[in-house]
Amino acid sequence: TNMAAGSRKCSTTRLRYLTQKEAIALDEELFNEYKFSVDQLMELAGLSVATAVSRTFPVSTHPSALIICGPGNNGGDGLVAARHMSLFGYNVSIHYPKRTPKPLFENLLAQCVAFGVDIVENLPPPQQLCDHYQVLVDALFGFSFKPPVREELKPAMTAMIEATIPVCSVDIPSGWHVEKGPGIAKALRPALLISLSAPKMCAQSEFILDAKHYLGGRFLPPGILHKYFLRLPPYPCEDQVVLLSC
Ligand SMILES: NC(=O)C1=CN([C@@H]2O[C@H](COP(=O)(O)OP(=O)(O)OC[C@H]3O[C@@H](n4cnc5c(N)ncnc54)[C@H](O)[C@@H]3O)[C@@H](O)[C@H]2O)[C@@H](O)CC1
Ligand SMILES: [K+]
Repeated sequence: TNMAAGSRKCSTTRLRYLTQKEAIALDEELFNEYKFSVDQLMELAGLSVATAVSRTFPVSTHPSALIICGPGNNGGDGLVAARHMSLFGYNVSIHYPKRTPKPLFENLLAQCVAFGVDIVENLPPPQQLCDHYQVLVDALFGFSFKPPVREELKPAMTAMIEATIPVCSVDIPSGWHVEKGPGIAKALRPALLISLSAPKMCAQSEFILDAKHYLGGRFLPPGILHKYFLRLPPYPCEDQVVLLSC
């Protein structure tokens, strides 16, 4: 599978893929050693997501987007992306079934509302999502997820798996094992993956061989690139994303 994954890369850079433990350690270092705040990184991560989605599924052909947000920072990236996508001209809705009672998340949600983002409490049946939206953004789980999906978030997970419109996954395709990938046959199959800061091992899966794969979250200091032996392709000019595969 490594060969297959390697051969589909547009870029000639040989990527290194992070384990779950490395992704968590790298994240903690950004906060503890490099003194970033969560808000700072989440803003850049969410902007990258909105940028990659609009490059792949432009507002002209995909005017209405639904963003499914989970309880952790992956969901926070989704809330930030929702605001930027509304600035890009999309009609944005979010489904946020399990909210985190922390000021950061409450503020991001309040900003979404102020920007005209619609909050959807009850999802339509998966097959009817295409009547309302042209693109879905999966911000349910990121690199801290441990399968299997707990009961309370299964409806949101099922909606994305069964949807007939393209799904754009933030950092990790939700429900996947961060290292082993999809695991089950009926797993989420995103059309677009936006790896944040550096790709995780699951991004090598053959399940997303046909997907677009962007790298975003342009905030890693040189010390982190060096410490984790990351050979990331250069971001073009001032871009927030770089295409890894097509
Ligand atoms: N270092 C980076 O690159 C950055 C990462 N960020 C984002 O942060 C994400 C990681 O965020 P977190 O560590 O908060 O965690 P996640 O957002 O991955 O998810 C953790 C949440 O999901 C729940 N959960 C875990 N397993 C579950 C299961 N089996 N069933 C139901 N619920 C489950 C947990 O209780 C917790 O509330 C990344 O994937 C990325 O999207 C960005 O916000 C900023 C910087
Ligand atoms: K996700």
